[in-house]
Amino acid sequence: MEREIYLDNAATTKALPEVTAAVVDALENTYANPSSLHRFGLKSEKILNNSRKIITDYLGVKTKEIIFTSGGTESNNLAIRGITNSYKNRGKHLITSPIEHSSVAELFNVLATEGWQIDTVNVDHGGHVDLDHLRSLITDKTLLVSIMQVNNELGTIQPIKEIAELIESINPLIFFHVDGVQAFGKIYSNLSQWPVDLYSISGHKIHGPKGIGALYVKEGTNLKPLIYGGGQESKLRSGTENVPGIAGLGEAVKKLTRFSKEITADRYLAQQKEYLLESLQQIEEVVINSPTAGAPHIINFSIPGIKGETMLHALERQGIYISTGSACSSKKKGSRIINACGLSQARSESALRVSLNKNITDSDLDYFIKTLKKQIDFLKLF
Ligand SMILES: Cc1ncc(COP(=O)(O)O)c(C=O)c1O
Repeated sequence: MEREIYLDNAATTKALPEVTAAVVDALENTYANPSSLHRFGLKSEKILNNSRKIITDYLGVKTKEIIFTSGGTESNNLAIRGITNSYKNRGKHLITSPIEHSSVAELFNVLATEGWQIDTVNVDHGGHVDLDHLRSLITDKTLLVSIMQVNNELGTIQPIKEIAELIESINPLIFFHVDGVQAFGKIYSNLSQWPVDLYSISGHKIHGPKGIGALYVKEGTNLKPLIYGGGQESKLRSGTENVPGIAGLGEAVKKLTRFSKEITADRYLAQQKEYLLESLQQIEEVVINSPTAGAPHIINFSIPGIKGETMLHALERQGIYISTGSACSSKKKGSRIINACGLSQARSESALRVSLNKNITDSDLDYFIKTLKKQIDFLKLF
């Protein structure tokens, strides 16, 4: 194989060497239970405290507001179930978007069967939520709104600050959960200034370990846990903490770019994306699905007439790894997300997602484009 290029970083990323070193070090040297009262246990506890501090500094929140979980899926479940279990007497109405990750969408499907009334806010062709529609959906029975910050298939960025302020202006008692898994470390977020109550992150999307994540729970929010036991993580997530994972997560967060209002997205990724987009737009058969001002690491496009999966495997044979959509839904027909945005079935079935990381060079992208063109010409013949 001429070369191998991994362009599936929204599915998962390779751990940084510093992350691997931190994980191995914790496994080998800091293996005591962080709840143990001896000196060795305290050393493990220190790892938890350090990583928690790194994350809270990055997000601008308090240390007690970060709960370690097994990843984005658990964080989303803990946030939504935690609120619905705890506050069900306040009202049984929930609002979400039709393009949420399956860890949110499937949970809402279950909640619907349990008697919760669920409304879905309209989105445009690029997946942006309609704020007027959202306003019209909120009632005095609304308990929680859950909307992701960056969509994992299209890269659509939702205006989280505006949404949070809109919800707060109507009823400050409504909880607002944000799945920040694809946004964290890629675009500007300010949890200390935005009225967001719950925010999910995941380690393996930011060159950290798999199976580790966190949930920001704003002080005063009374969640019911999903898991009962030893009462770790402020009684919200029982079970001996994943110390190596937490060490690695802290290391990964340390390496993230810091954003200010002026720097709204990772500049290197944004440049690479721009370069890729310009090249893709020169291929006649390609239709871009991602909205113009999307996240800097995700580009979604279609080649109507060529099934996404067919192209994925054709590229794979040339050493290029991309995705047809989200890794979790890649076995299903077409893309649920692209369908929800009202794009055609032909576009949905041929959708491909390229997702970048900071090691990808112009030369990698040139190779990708050259190979893609060749495969289009070849597959068009069938
Ligand atoms: C937007 C979004 N939310 C949640 C998740 C789930 O995260 P994890 O794989 O850590 O459970 C993912 C991962 O694909 C994601 O992209």
